[in-house]
Amino acid sequence: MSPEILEALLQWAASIGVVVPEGLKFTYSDLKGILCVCEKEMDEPKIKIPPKIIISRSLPIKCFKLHESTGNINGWLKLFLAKIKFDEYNDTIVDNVCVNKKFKPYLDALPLQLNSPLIWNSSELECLASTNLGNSIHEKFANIFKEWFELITSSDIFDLEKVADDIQIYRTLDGMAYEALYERILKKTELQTPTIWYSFSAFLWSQLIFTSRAFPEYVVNGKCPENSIVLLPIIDLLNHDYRSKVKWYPENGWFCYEKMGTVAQGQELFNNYGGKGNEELLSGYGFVLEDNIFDSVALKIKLPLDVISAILEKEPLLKLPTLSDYTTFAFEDKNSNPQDGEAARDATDYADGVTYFINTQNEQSLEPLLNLFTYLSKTEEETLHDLRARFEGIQILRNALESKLNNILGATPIDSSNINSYRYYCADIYRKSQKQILKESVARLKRLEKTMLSENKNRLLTMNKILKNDPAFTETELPSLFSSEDDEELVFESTYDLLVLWVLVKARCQSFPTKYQWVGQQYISSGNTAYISDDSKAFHAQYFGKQDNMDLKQVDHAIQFVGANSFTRASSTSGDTVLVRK
Ligand SMILES: C[S@@+](CC[C@H](N)C(=O)[O-])C[C@H]1O[C@@H](n2cnc3c(N)ncnc32)[C@H](O)[C@@H]1O
Repeated sequence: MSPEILEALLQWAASIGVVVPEGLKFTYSDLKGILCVCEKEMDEPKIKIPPKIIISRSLPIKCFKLHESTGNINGWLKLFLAKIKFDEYNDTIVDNVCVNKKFKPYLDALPLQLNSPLIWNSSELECLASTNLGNSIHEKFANIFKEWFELITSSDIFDLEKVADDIQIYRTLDGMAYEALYERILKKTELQTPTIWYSFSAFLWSQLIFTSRAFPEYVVNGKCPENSIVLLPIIDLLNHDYRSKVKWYPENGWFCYEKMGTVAQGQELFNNYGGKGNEELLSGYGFVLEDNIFDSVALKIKLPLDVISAILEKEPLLKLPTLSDYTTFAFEDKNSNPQDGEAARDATDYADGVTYFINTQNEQSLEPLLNLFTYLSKTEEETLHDLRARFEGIQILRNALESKLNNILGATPIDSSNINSYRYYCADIYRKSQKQILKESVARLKRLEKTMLSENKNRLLTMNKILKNDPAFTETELPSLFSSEDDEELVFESTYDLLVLWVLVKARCQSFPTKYQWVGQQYISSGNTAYISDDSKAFHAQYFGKQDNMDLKQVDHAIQFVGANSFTRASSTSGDTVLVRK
């Protein structure tokens, strides 16, 4: 960005009446683009911009002769911005004003490089391999493409012949190699050289401009449609700091930004884009923050619709979140998403999965996930408060977090040629912080499990305890089970198998040690189904295949009992199975 472009922007703004207090200086840095610095200590600095400088939906409505009720006016606003930026040979006239000329200093000062991964090349995208963001880019991209296609095919002002190539790409997107997509679309967005202003490359550029710098219109117009967005020249030059306390408010149609408190001399004057994690910042704005306290990892859990319906109907305490429960861009179209709004939620709102965000700053952020995994682990007789289900929920959640972590750790090595160093840095910070959050969450689960193990030790029975406290089992009862075996050495596959054999023997010999009478009682009162599972058949074949002194039904009962009354620890290498007293 040349200093002349910035100077021209500021002079234009002053000529239109934008109020910037003396002492604020706009300058340029390679890393952050344009930024604003206080040249002296300033109390509550305030910037005011007049309505005539605001780029809002009234412009596309007049320019494209739309009706107020036309759908997706935000989409038309994006097309309008693309027109005034790229339709070089045709003036855009609104209310007898040539708006492309009017806004030229603003359009010229928009960033020359946008860093959202939506336009990264394939080597750059590899830096995000196996991360949530890397995995979601295609879907995000496809949604923007769909929005463009629906807009340009909804009106006869567009000559579809001129965007035939884009339409063909849209129709074959799923089978297309990324390199080809990059050459035919993304590169033109990256270099800001679309073939025509309503091409998809131009629309994508406009989308990225709005995603990274739009404001909600309702601040200046309480009666606007929900989610309506605007561009605010000059105010949109302020960078983001989540610690910055700011106010946005209207004054006779003007939009006012005010920083609360004092800004010291030499300090940057920031806006606050909201409590956003690095995934949202990188994907929407093309930057990340180191030590971002709002950073989070999203976990999407896919569940069958009947399970979701059962949760919604019978487990009101298990609140299933929707994306709208978390922060979003200023302009995501909430109307288009039926899952928003408490009352409207039903199972189909979660057809794509239930998304949870975990954050290391918020001690409670694992709790809703743990409740869900407890629910999924519980038997029909158990409730969310049952100790066994809770323990098993911890194991399954921990496995899920560890497998996500391993995916990120094991991602392919990166060849750094052909990768923009700033994008590499952003991807690196994003990945590191995703790993950190996952590691800390696993550590938190381990601590929780340890506390629960120690607080409930009298209700838990492991094979180790049995071997210590029930010598009869190993000395006489277990060998007697296999008396007809040859001298062949028996191998027990797991502590789970040993526990099944222990329950079988003890029930048969009615010899549960006094300390573990509770197991006997739980066993007697546990029912077993008429249907014999394949697991039970396999178990029977493995241990009793060569003899005929063990009834398959008894084996099945013991297996069902251990399954419903134990959990297997994810932590121990041997996969230690633990029986739980109700
Ligand atoms: C609303 S604009 C702010 C003005 C922008 N610097 C410019 O040159 O126009 C948002 C963009 O500024 C940059 N930005 C904002 N806050 C930042 C930060 N804290 N660190 C790095 N870049 C930031 C990102 O490129 C982002 O997409």
